[in-house]
Amino acid sequence: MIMYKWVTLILAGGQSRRMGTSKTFLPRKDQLMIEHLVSISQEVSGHTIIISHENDVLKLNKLFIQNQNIAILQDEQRFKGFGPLAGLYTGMKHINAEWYFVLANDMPNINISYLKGLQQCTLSHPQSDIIIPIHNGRMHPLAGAYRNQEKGLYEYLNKGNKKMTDFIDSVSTYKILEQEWGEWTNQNKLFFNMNTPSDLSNWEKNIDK
Ligand SMILES: Nc1nc2c(ncn2[C@@H]2O[C@H](COP(=O)(O)OP(=O)(O)OP(=O)(O)O)[C@@H](O)[C@H]2O)c(=O)[nH]1
Repeated sequence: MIMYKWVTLILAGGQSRRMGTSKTFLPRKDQLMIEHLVSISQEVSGHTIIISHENDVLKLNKLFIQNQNIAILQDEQRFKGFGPLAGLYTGMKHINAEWYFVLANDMPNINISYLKGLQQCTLSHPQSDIIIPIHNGRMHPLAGAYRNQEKGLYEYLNKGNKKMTDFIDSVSTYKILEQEWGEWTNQNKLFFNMNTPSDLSNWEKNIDK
């Protein structure tokens, strides 16, 4: 089995209830959100896995048909409805890697400078299981790096647990403070995420096109 050093898991398996339309295909400058995330992920990782929703699989397959380094999956049946951790588990089960960058499909400001910084962090913190950023005192677990922990995640989910924060608290987590990630990128709204149509239009009004 190929063992990658880094793989990216793009979480796109949510219901997008508040947005009312799939966040995966929202416009982002001259691309779609998913195209942006895939293109930055491919600069730091050997493979990208999109953990998608059943309604989007066909469209994603068409969009990335030419790209051998992308897999499009759905959450493992057993853990459907378990939220983001089900996506992590599915990706870890599918491809063996040392580290997984995890990206939500609704953070339009995540950029390559940030991902490169996160990648360096995996090299400088080899003893950590999870590396996640903090902004204004809040953790952003869907913009972090996770060491392969397929077995631990299986056990956690199989007991009926779904909560991401409890899982994070149960392992060795390195928190990247603002001073640190602020040196990698000057994007201060890095972890902004779009949940509603008004988030999208506010973001579009404020981006530097
Ligand atoms: N693979 C997978 N990803 C999920 C799941 N639930 C949420 N996500 C992803 O986690 C991120 C944050 O999701 P939320 O904004 O909390 O939820 P959402 O389902 O996208 O949107 P709402 O239905 O409005 O809550 C997004 O990237 C989602 O696609 C899930 O069950 N499986």
